[in-house]
Amino acid sequence: MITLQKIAKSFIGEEIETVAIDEMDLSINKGEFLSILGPSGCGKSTLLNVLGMLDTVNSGEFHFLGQNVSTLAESQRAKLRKQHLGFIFQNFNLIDELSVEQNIELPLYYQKVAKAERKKRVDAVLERVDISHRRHHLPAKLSGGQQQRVAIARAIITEPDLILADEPTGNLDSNNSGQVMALLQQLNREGATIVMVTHAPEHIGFGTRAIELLDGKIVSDRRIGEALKEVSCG
Ligand SMILES: Nc1ncnc2c1ncn2[C@@H]1O[C@H](COP(=O)(O)OP(=O)(O)OP(=O)(O)O)[C@@H](O)[C@H]1O
Repeated sequence: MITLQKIAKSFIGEEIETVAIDEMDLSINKGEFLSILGPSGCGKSTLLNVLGMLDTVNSGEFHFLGQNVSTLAESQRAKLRKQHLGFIFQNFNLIDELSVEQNIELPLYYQKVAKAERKKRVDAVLERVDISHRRHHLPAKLSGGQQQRVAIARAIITEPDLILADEPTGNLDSNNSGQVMALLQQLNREGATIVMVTHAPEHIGFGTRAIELLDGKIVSDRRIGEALKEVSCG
């Protein structure tokens, strides 16, 4: 589904250049649930932003579903993003003034899906994340775990090919974290491809593969259940 070839991304400040991703190679297959770990500043968010087509690279190639994203204009990337990607954020990013069901329905509005179809899909996805009983509430009336389940419903309602999650449990207590991780694992078992940045090593067991970054490079890559495989950084 995704191939990164010698991807490099740096940020130029007033005096110094910070290398956030250093000539990285990475392939992600359909059906994987990949966790990205590593210390603060190692490039996790930058990598997720590149995969989410929110940021461009300085060099290297990025292929997504057979298309060379590196050569696309912003408008073409936005179209791919809207059609194929779902995003889940640490702070949920729900719209405070909209109810649970209106938040979830929003991406379908943007895709100009007809009203009856929107209702059908919202009903199904509310059921799926077990939040139907809160459908008319505003986000502020929900617990953090419930808000993240709404955000997951919003991410999956367009049936994206890839779900990108940036520390989805970062603002949750351990009980709510467990519920959110179990939901992501279930979605993956039903076929969703997920890439998740996490600071919680205990959560990689919900996924199928984990990579660890250091200074913009992949230093380990393992299938979950397999022994740790160190990657030579040459
Ligand atoms: N917009 C930016 N301008 C300048 N430097 C940046 C920018 N974004 C990231 N960086 C730098 O790039 C490097 C990688 O940052 P990134 O946010 O990807 O790390 P991270 O692993 O996600 O960190 P954290 O776990 O703290 O969120 C860091 O040194 C960071 O300071």
